[in-house]
Amino acid sequence: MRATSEAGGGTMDVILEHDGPMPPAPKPPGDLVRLARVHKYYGGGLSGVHALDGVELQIGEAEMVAICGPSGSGKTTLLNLIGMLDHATEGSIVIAKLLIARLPEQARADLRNEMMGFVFQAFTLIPVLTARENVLLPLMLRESLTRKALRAANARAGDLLNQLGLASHADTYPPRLDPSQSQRVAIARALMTRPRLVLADEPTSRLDSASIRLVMDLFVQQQNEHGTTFIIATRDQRQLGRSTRTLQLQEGRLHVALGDPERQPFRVRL
Ligand SMILES: Nc1ncnc2c1ncn2[C@@H]1O[C@H](COP(=O)(O)OP(=O)(O)OP(=O)(O)O)[C@@H](O)[C@H]1O
Repeated sequence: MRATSEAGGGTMDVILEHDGPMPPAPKPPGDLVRLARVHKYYGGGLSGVHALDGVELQIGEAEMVAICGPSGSGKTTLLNLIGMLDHATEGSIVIAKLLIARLPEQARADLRNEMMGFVFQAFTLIPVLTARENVLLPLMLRESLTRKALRAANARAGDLLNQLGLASHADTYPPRLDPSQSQRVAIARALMTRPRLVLADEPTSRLDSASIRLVMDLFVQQQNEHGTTFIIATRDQRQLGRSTRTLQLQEGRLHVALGDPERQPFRVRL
């Protein structure tokens, strides 16, 4: 292949090494979520906690990223910052090309409602609503539904509950659900609006292996069918096989995990 260079003022031909078809262009780095030099301190002075220490992270559409790390390593803090539930002390966070520190509170809330689904460690189900009503809630809060849309939403809520093995609990109130059932309702609720980004904090902590498989099958299905991006904080090895990337947090520092995280993998600082 011949190319022309104008370096040094003159023009010269440069022979490039590859004469055949060009290799595919490298994929652009993911840009749904970008964190640059993010620090989070809680409290101040000598007793303050440095919960995140210079985190650099880029995540694209339809990725499933597992964030592993021991208790206290900063996983929840990281999810809270990406979910705009808390502010970084230093550094920049860009979500869907928007620098979130510059957004007014209402715009942050709108962005959160429009594009994010959350699975919190405490399931935060509303006790006076049935399982199905809890699942429907994010959609009902977002928009007023026509009768036809409500029927479709009801059907989707039912499908999600079915897929998570909860068909017979759709009309059960949360106080009568066990922790595994409650956690699965919280997962169905997070997926109800088909969010672009799901932030899941220990989403399978109360599940047995069979239920974990149902949850991960559903996550992968949403990823494939709707391009959903998942960021999952977990200490559970059984989820890692399905993730497209596994990152390790240790004392607030994020690393690429290149092996079994439980056995202290060889790590590369991002
Ligand atoms: N609101 C807060 N005020 C003060 N310190 C906090 C606060 N939230 C978290 N921390 C501290 O920040 C550090 C990171 O906590 P974080 O909850 O993000 O870790 P984690 O990896 O999610 O832990 P776990 O797996 O136990 O949930 C810990 O030292 C924790 O005690």
